[in-house]
Amino acid sequence: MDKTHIASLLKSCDLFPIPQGVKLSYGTAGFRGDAKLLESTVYRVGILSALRSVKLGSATIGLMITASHNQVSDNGIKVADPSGGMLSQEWEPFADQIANASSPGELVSLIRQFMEKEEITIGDKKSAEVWLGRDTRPSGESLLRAAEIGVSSVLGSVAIDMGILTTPQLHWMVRAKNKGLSATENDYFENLSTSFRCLIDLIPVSGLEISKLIVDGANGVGGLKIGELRGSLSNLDLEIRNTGRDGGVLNEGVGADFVQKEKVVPLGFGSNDVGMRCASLDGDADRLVYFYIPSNSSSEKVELLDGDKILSLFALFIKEQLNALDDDDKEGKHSRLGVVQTAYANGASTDYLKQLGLDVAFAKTGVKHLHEKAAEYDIGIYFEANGHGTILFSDSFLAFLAAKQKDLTQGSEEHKAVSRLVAVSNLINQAVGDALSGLLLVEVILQHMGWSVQKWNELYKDLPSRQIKVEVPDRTAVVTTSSETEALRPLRIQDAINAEIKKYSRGRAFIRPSGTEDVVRVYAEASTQEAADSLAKSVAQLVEGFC
Ligand SMILES: CC(=O)N[C@H]1[C@@H](OP(=O)(O)O)O[C@H](CO)[C@@H](O)[C@@H]1O
Ligand SMILES: [Mg+2]
Repeated sequence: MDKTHIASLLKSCDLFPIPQGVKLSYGTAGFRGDAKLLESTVYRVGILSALRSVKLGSATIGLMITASHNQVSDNGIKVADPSGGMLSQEWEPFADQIANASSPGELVSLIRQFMEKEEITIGDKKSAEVWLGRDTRPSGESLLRAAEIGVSSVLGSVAIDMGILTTPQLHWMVRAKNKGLSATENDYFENLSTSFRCLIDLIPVSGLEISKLIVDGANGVGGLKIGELRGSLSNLDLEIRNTGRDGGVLNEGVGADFVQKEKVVPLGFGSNDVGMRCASLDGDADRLVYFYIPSNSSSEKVELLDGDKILSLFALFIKEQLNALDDDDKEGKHSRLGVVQTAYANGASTDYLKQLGLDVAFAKTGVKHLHEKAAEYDIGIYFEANGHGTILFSDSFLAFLAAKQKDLTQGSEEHKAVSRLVAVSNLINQAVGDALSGLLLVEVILQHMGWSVQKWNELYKDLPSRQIKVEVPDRTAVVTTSSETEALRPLRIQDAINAEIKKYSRGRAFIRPSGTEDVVRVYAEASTQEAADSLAKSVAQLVEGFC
């Protein structure tokens, strides 16, 4: 960096003083916090994303301004790499360092050191491009301006404002752009509606009556976008509630996180909806859960179909198509199918998937870990219990399918199965979990199977479970094994947890420090709800005692 460049960087940095006494960390899903405290962070991540683009030969990088399911006064920022996936974990420490640099001088010196280490050189010509998106939060617009200034303060870097988007839309667009494809929001919608139509046309029985789906848009961007998409979809009867236009507050008593955690009816839904198929999106529309209000319920409780159940439905459908391939291909030479869950997956779902004969792998919490693991298969399906997930197809498997589609006789069962797999690979977001594409795939599979939401729910019965958050003086005191299911520290706490688990039939419990909140999370499962609650409570007491 020459002197003029350093001077201009110092000047723009002065516009965004760092708040005092706040320690920021890139965490499980980028920086998050009170929107009022985030301008300097967002500005600095703007710089980082421009440097990332230069480093990767001017590839387009994405910057998404969102705090997902957090309260409306929060905001956050995540970086999308050229593949459309999350920022490479190798760059996270640099993100932490610059976000916390206490003065402009320290910031410039950290940037210089990092550029030297990474051999990044910047010149006059255009060398970086960053696409910026934001959700519907009121703080989004001014934070986006801060990010733009950050990007533009790196010589030769261009920031492009893509407007209000869902997180998965931006990831999809970044991926498409770097693959040299047309990458507008319209292309995204067209891709969804075309592949959805293709799957509808391949449904074995025609003339099915389509029942209505009611979508809870969390008063966020998801409801807005699904509204825009609706016009181009046929065979789908959609009603959208909690669009944010009727005075409702983002994520307040609504949305996927609320429904999954509380297992109660979201605002805007009630006794008139008993038995109806309902779906909830989260604040940036990268999570999806389904639910229905049971007819015998006198309380607010819903029957929840979470990420595990969506994963099971997807796995069943994909397996059915693979079984229709000829014997050589079925054996898995070209089609290694695997599913990836985390320790939070309900034990009953894991048992069910194993009974289907599937290879079930486990990854650490956070989609960046699940995505990496799923990419090891030809078809890798991953889901967190909270509803974030997708299906990844390897390039070699897609090439194999394309060749098959050409060779096989049109209209044969095998040709149809291959065409369904190709359509799924186009429909389901290959960059990141996407509530919109996930919802369309769930809907078409239910129509394909001829199933109601109740029938789908019967695939297996969830084991009763309970999650508790425990506030402790220092959550880093809890260290777990890489699978996150055993605590290595505090010493001897795992023996005490094991002794508790032994007291319960089908008992399972683990603790881990949260990567997004200042708490230790406790998860417990057992054969009855009372037992799961009691096991979670005793483990939480152990955490309090040991920490
Ligand atoms: C138990 C749980 O749901 N944890 C969530 C939560 O992470 P924690 O590290 O547990 O705070 O937020 C992550 C980002 O949204 C999400 O990926 C993850 O699944
Ligand atoms: Mg989200």
